[in-house]
Amino acid sequence: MTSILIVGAGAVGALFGSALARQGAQVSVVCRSDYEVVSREGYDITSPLLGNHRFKPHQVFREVAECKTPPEFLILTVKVLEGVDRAALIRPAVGPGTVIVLIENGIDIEGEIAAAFAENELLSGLALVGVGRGAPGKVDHQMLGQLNLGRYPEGPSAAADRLAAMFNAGGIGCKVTENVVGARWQKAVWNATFNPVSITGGMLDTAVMLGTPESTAFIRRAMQEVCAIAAAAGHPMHPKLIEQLIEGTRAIPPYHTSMALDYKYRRPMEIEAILGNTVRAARKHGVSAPILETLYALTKMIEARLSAAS
Ligand SMILES: NC(=O)C1=CN([C@@H]2O[C@H](COP(=O)(O)OP(=O)(O)OC[C@H]3O[C@@H](n4cnc5c(N)ncnc54)[C@H](OP(=O)(O)O)[C@@H]3O)[C@@H](O)[C@H]2O)C=CC1
Ligand SMILES: CC(C)(CO)C(=O)C(=O)O
Repeated sequence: MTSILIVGAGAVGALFGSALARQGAQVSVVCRSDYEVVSREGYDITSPLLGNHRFKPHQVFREVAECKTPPEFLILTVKVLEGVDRAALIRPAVGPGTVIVLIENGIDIEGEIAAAFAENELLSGLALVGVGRGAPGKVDHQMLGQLNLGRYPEGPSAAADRLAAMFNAGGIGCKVTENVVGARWQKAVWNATFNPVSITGGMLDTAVMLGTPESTAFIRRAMQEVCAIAAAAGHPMHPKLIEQLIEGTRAIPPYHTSMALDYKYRRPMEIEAILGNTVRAARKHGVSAPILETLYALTKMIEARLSAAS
């Protein structure tokens, strides 16, 4: 039986972990604030894709160091935040044969893990899903539910194929890519645009952000900047990508980005991972990105105001 440890089993970790457990993997979790409830009752998951069900992990740990047997796959699903040393967090459970899997948003978030665990295979994953947490142990999956997975920095991977097969069998559509950095840039075209706009406007959903010709033109121009940065970084985007993303977003019900939800609940936001790293890539490659620079400055102001108020 494949052993899997999910570190930071919040919304994404619990939902995807449950899919892996459904098809027979031995899935354990490290969870912090929800520990008491999850260790007693497991997760209560409502999901249009996997059905409403209870997920009881094989073992529930309060800390990574409590996991004494290194897993075959260690899946990291914490938010990528300043001041969180993700390599130090997972180190106690990483063995020589452990495949490390990141399912997290952001650009260039793999480097520190790759450097810290040079001997381990690293898979990078991109979740296309809308899922949140309610009361402790309660996971509310609203829509979508797919994953893109690939070896970092590139190339084929038998481990990625194996994990993807498990996800697919468990009900989460998972595609393997040999260019996961390009796939990450593709996702950033959406996230580096919609996520910051959703909070600079207060708490805007996707329908509002695409609600007028002016706002759609603004989103489009911001996306063009991300595409230009991606191209300069060696990952040109498909010419139709922006229109596909805009149309695809119009097709789903009005949606609050993960950053908007963090803003609403006064939780730390992934501004640096999603937007700061994109802006820094623009500066590095000499690409002009005035809209993204402006959004970055505005989101940092919002973040500073929230932290001063807390
Ligand atoms: N939710 C979504 O729909 C989507 C999310 N993503 C990305 O997936 C990633 C995970 O997001 P999501 O699941 O929503 O986030 P959540 O906040 O729901 O889950 C993160 C979990 O990590 C735990 N955690 C954080 N730091 C530590 C630590 N030092 N030690 C132990 N546990 C820790 C948190 O514990 P605690 O509760 O104690 O804080 C929480 O359980 C993010 O990068 C996000 O951008 C991508 C696409 C969609
Ligand atoms: C694209 C989306 C909405 C879901 O994967 C997301 O990544 C987010 O809300 O941050």
